[in-house]
Amino acid sequence: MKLNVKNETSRLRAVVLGTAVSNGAVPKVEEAYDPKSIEHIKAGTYPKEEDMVAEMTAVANVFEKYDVKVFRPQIIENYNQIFARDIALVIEDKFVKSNILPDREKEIQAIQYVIDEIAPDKVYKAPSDDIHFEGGDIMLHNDHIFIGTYKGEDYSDCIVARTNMKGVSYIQSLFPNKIVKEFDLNKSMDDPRDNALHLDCCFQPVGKNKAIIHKEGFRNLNDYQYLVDLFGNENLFHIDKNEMYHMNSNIFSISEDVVISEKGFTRLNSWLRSLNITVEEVPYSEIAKQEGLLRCSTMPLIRD
Ligand SMILES: NC(=[NH2+])NCCC[C@H](N)C(=O)O
Repeated sequence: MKLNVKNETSRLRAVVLGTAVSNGAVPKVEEAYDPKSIEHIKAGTYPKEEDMVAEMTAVANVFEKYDVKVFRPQIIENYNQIFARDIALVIEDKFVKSNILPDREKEIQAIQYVIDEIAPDKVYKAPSDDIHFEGGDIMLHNDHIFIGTYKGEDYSDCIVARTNMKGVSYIQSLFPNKIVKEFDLNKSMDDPRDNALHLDCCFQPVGKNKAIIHKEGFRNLNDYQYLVDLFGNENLFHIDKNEMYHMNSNIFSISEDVVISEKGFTRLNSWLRSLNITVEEVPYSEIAKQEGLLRCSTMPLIRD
């Protein structure tokens, strides 16, 4: 298989879509690794496997409609394998395995059968354990690579900070010709409305030259300003705390003019339609309870 991904929006041909099958029992609070899951564990509203499986099937059906080749992870019993985005990423023709949160380390084994189809000299893994990065923090924008990170001194105690500056440097070392721009993100283990878990939870390019953004997701206003200057303010769709909480920036593009989005994202979906983008609506509010949405559960392998 010849990989090719250079941005978030070119026509999709092949993708890994996570799975909610055998997701395991409702975790204990101390087993969860994001504040939104914790909120739902405490409230007794943690999502049921059958509901999440149905939501992911709706996404698979959209891919089928657009003739996209879909790979699903093999099932690891009682293990969360929904968020395929984070376990590895494709940049151009390279497949880079993430150095992910230890709780999620086993997920990659389930797509070994996909990795086996890639030329071994195109598969990369960071040389040391203190280099951290997850796919949700890394976004491609042609000559740019955008990377979400956290520069706070409490990084090592913060399980919602998944990409460090060593991770940023590692990605730059693999792609010396790209402009790598890092973004310091706001993190909160207590309140999901203040937690930009990954870059794709507060920002994502869409369409030809547009992007969705949550200003308060950025710790450093210069980082936010960088995106305003690059895209132009008139091309940005600003979402508020609540919309971030519901994960409006985490839709997924099949092409510049076709997007998969959550059916409840009324304001966002009408903006997309006003740009002549076809919006394929799916129900995804159960998956969203685990602080991830459509971009988080997909890992593109081939785009045009
Ligand atoms: N790319 C993403 N934003 N992924 C979301 C992953 C959510 C998952 N609960 C975690 O904490 O790891």
